[in-house]
Amino acid sequence: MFDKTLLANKRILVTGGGSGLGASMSRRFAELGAELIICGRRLEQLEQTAAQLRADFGGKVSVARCDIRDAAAVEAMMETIWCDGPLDVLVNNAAATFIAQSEHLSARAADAILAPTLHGAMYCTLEAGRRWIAGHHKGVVLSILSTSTITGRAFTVPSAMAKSGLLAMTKSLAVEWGPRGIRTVAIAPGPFPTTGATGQLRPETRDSGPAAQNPLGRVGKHSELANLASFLISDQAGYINGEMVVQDGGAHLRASGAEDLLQWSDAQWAAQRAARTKT
Ligand SMILES: CCCCC/C=C/C(=O)SCCNC(=O)CCNC(=O)[C@H](O)C(C)(C)COP(=O)(O)OP(=O)(O)OC[C@H]1O[C@@H](n2cnc3c(N)ncnc32)[C@H](O)[C@@H]1OP(=O)(O)O
Ligand SMILES: NC(=O)C1=CN([C@@H]2O[C@H](COP(=O)(O)OP(=O)(O)OC[C@H]3O[C@@H](n4cnc5c(N)ncnc54)[C@H](OP(=O)(O)O)[C@@H]3O)[C@@H](O)[C@H]2O)C=CC1
Repeated sequence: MFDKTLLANKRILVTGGGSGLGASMSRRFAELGAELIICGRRLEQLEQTAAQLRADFGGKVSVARCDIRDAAAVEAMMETIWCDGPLDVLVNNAAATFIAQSEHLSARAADAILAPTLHGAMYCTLEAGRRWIAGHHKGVVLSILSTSTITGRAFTVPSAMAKSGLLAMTKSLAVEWGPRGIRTVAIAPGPFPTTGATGQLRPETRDSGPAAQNPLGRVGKHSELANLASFLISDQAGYINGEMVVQDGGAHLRASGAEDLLQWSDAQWAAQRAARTKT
């Protein structure tokens, strides 16, 4: 689909690159010639993904253990990265969510989602952006958002708020940082099966699954998202700035995808609270 050198000479940080969609994007970027840094909290998971990428594609892949909720840790990670040269691309992919009735959310529960999803992505963007501007270096920020930025989404309100905040960041910085040579773009994925998303959003007691509700009758393929991401961060997309591309098979045009939860009984929600998944 692409020239195999599409991302040659690009140095890319993927947050949450050790698993899920972050790992799938990293894989495609490596295949297209990029140098990668993947970050997350689980060092073993990162090392495993990096080793596989090196074995398969032979390029340079580094890992950074970093909890992006911690602004000082993000600054330290960026300092370390910049010691070897500037990044060219930041992919804000790391995030967290879970389903819950909003009236049951404590402040700590809301912060557990907002801290990595909104604040963490903002810390990464600010740390990369200020270095690009100081060094007169061009850059691209790709943020992985959600169609909840368009529809809102019942029962995952902090996630919908965080993603909408990042969409505002994407649009705002397109204007503020565009003149400095920095593009900001986003993808709003529909359902793409990953251990993280399935574990947090689709407990076994829920419906037959998102594929049944999708106009195309299926969920997304990781390769589809990875290809779109590769294009958006490449020089081929050099005139796309401040845009969010929806990749959901048209699902958000029917509904936000959470309405089945309105039918849940108090007993089902109590069981969900009791059985919550933790990473
Ligand atoms: C079409 C589909 C669109 C989907 C759009 C978005 C999708 C995604 O984002 S998919 C990514 C999903 N992946 C993950 O969430 C992985 C990362 N997850 C985590 O890091 C954690 O599981 C966590 C952040 C979700 C929670 O972990 P942690 O911060 O360690 O939480 P604590 O145990 O310290 O609890 C803090 C606070 O939050 C309450 N809480 C935690 N989980 C739940 C839950 N499932 N339901 C309700 N409440 C929960 C917990 O009770 C604590 O509050 P207090 O009890 O008041 O102290
Ligand atoms: N899968 C889907 O259907 C959809 C996904 N999305 C978005 O796509 C992106 C990827 O989701 P997906 O792959 O499914 O989710 P996963 O749960 O599989 O991956 C989340 C990644 O984020 C990392 N992460 C979480 N918290 C932190 C933190 N505090 N600091 C650093 N890294 C962190 C995790 O690594 P670790 O645990 O090691 O820290 C993990 O690698 C997210 O932004 C999500 O909102 C949007 C719509 C739909």
